[in-house]
Amino acid sequence: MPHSTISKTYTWRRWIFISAVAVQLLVASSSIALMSSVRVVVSGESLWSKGFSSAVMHLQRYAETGNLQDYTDFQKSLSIPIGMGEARQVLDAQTRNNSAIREGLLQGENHPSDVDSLLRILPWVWNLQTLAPTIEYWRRGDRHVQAIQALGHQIQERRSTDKPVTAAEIDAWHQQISDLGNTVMPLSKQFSASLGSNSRQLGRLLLIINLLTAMVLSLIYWLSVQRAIAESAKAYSELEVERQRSSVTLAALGDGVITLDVQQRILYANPSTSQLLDLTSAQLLGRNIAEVLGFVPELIATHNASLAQAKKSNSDNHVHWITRPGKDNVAVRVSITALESESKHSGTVIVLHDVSQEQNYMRMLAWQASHDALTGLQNRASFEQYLEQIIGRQQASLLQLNLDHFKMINATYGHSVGDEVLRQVCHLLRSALRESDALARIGGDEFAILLTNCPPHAAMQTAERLRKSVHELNVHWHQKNLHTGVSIGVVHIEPHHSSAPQSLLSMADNACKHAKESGRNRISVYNPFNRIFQRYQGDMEWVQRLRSSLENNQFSLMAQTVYPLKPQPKGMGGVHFEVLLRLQDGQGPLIAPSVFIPIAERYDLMPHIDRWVVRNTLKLLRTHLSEGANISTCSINLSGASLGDNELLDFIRHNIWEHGVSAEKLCFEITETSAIASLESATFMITELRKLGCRFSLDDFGSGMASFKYLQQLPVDYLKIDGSFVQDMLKNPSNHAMVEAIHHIGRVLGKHTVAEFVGDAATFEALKAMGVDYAQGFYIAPPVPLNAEFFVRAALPPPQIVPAGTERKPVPRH
Ligand SMILES: Nc1nc2c(ncn2[C@@H]2O[C@H](COP(=O)(O)OP(=O)(O)OP(=O)(O)O)[C@@H](O)[C@H]2O)c(=O)[nH]1
Repeated sequence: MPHSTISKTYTWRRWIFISAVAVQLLVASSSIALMSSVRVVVSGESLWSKGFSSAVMHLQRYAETGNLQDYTDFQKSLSIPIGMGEARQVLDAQTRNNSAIREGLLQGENHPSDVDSLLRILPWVWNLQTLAPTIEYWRRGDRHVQAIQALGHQIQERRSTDKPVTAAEIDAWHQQISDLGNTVMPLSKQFSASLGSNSRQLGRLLLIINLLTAMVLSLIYWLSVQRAIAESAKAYSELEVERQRSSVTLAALGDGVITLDVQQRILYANPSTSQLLDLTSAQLLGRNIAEVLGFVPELIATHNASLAQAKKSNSDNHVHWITRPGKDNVAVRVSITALESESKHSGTVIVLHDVSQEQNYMRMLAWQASHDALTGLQNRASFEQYLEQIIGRQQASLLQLNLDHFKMINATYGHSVGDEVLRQVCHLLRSALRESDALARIGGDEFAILLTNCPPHAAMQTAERLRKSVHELNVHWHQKNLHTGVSIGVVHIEPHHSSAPQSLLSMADNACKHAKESGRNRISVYNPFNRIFQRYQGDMEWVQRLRSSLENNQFSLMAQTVYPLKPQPKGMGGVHFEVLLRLQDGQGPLIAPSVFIPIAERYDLMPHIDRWVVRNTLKLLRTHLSEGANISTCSINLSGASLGDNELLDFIRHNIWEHGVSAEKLCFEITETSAIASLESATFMITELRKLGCRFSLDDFGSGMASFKYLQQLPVDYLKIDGSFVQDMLKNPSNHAMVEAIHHIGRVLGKHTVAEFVGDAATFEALKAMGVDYAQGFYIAPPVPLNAEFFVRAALPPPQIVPAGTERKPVPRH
C-alpha cells in the first residue's frame, strides 16, 4: 500500500478517535452543566423559601410592635422571592430578556456564577412538559408573595395613622399572616418535591444519554479498529506478496544486486551476485563490502558527495574488473542508490551490471581493427600509427616485402595452401627479427617491417637474411615442397626524417616494385634521385587521379562509327559503333586512353574502369533507344584484366537487366592477346554472354601471330584487324598481305572482319574490294560524344565519308 494512502487512513482514524472523545466530553459536560443547574434551582428554591419565611416572621413582628425596622426587614426578606418571581415572569413571557432574568435571579441572592449557568439552561428547558408542574408551584407561590406584600403594605398604612391599633386588628393580622405562611409552606414543599422528581428524571435521562453515547462511540471506534486490523492484515499480505515478487524478481535478475546496511555490511545479495563473484550467499552475507569488492567504498563516498548535489542514484560509467580465482575475470558497471528512511541514511543498494561480453567484444573489435586475422600480425593502419611514433625520433629502416608469384600458389594449390604459406612466412619473419622490430601484414602477400634503432648497413644485412630465409623456406604440402621468394624494398629513415608514414610506405612500395621489376627475389633501396623512382612517383599520382576520376565521374564516352562495307541483311540496319573512353580532366582537352590505360593496367584499375564504361554506356543506350535511336551494334571494350574477374560477368548481366537494353545490341571487344592469356576464363565469359545474345569481337587481331591456333576455340563474331596493318597497307605489301590473310581466315571460320584505322579513301576502297565487312577510322567518322546528335548524323544515308584524299590521324584505341 503506498505510504500516502496509509497516512490518509491513519489520519482519518485519528480524527474518528478525537471526535468520539470530543462528543463524549460534550455530552458529559452538558450533563454536568444540567445537573449543576438543577442544583442551582434547588438552592434557589431554598433561598426563596427562606426569604418568604423570614418575611412572614418580620411581618408578624411588625404587626405586633409596629417597629419600622421589622417592616424594613420584612421588605428585604420578601425581595428575594419577588426577584425570583420577576425572573420567572420574564421566562414565562419568553422574551429572552436575559438581563431582566439575570437581575431577578441576582435579586433572589443567587450566586452570580450560578446565575450564568441558569441563564444558559433555563430558557431552553422552561417549556419542557416535565417541568410544567414544578413551575406551576412556583407561580402559585409567587401569588402568595404578592398577597403577603400587599398585606404588609396594608399593615404599614394602618400603623402610620394616628389611630391606635387594636388588639383585635393585631390578632386579625397575625391570623392572615399565619394563613399565608401556612399556605405557602406546603407549596414550597411540593415545589421541592416536584423539582426533586424532575432532577431524578433528568439524572436518569442524562445517565442513559451518556451510556448510549459511550456505547455508540465505542461501537464506532470498535468498528474502526476492526477495519484497521483488516486493512493492516490486507496490507501485510500485500506486502508479503510484494516481498515475494521482489525477491523472485531479484533472483531472476541478470544483474547482481547487493543491499548494504549503514556500516556497509552485506544484508542481501541476489543469486546473480553469487554467480558474478563466484561466492555463495553465506560467504557474502554479513561481510563488509570492502572485503568483497574493494572499489565499492570509494564509489559510495563519491556517490554520497554527489547526493549533496541532489542526485539520488549514481551510475559509475567506469568498467571495473573483478578477479575470480580459477575463473575468468568479469567486467561490471556499477550503479549505486542510497536508501533513506525518514530522511535518514539507512543503507545502500549496489547493482552490478555484467559487461564482460560487451568488453570482450570491444576488445575483439579493437584487435580486429588493428590486426590481421590470418597471421595475428598488426595490420596496415596500426603499423602506420606505430610508424608515426618512430619517425623523427631514431634511426630506423622500413622494409616492404612482397612474395614472388604468390598468385600461382593460390591458383595451383588453392587459397588454403596460400594461407598456410602466408602463415609460415609470417612465422619465419617473426623468428628472424629482434623483439623490438615491428612486423605487420599490410596486404595480401605484403609485409612491412620496421627495424628500430638500426643503421642502414645492419638493416641491409637483416633484409638479406630475410630474403634468403624466405627463398629457402619449404612448405610441405601433400608430399610436395612449395617454394616462394620475396622481393624487398628498403627505405632508410634518418633520425631527422619528417615524412608521413603513408609516404614512407609508398617509398618502400616503390623500392619493392623496383626489386620485382629487376627480377624478383632481390632487395632494392629507395633512392629519390633515381629516375625509376621518379617514374613510380608519377605513376602514383596518376593512380590517385584515376581513382578520383572514377569516383567523380570524370570520364566521358565517345562513339566511332563502324561502317558496313557490304549491304546489310534486312533487319540488321541501324548504327554500328564502338564506344571509346576519354578522361575529362578539368577544363583541359580530353585525355586519350593511351595515356592512362597502361598505368591503370599496371595498378589493377582496369576492372573498375571497365565497370564504369559498361554501366554508363548502358545508361546512355537506354536513353537513346527510348528516344528512338536506331542502333544495330554497340561495341564495348573489355580489358584483359577483366576477363579473369569472375564478378564482372554478373555485373554485366545485372546492368543489362537493370537498364533494359537488348543484349543483341551489345558486342564486347577483347584484345587478342588478353583473350589468349586468359583463354579459359575468356571462353567462359564469351560463352555465357553469348547465351544472352551478346556478340564478341577479337580486337587488334594479328598483333600476336600465335593467335591463329587459338582462334577456333574462341567463339567470337568479329575479327578486328589490327590497325597497324590497315593504316599503311597500300604502301606496305606485307601489311596488305596480313590484312588479306586475316580477312581470309575470318571468312573461313565464318567471322566478320573489321578493319580499323582507315585513314583515307584509297584504303577504304581497297578494303571494300577485298571483301572486308566493316571499316572504321577517321576517314569514315572521327570519335564524337555519344549523344543524340551522334545518332542523327550516323543514321544519315550515305555515311559521312570525307572526300577522297583527305588524310586522318589514326584513332587511339580503347
Ligand atoms: N591465400 C591467400 N591469398 C591472398 C590473400 N590475400 C590476397 N591474396 C592473393 O595474393 C595474391 C597477391 O598477388 P600479387 O602480389 O599481386 O601477385 P604475385 O603473384 O605475388 O606476383 P608478384 O607480386 O608480381 O610477384 C593475389 O592473388 C591475392 O588474391 C590471403 O589472405 N590468402
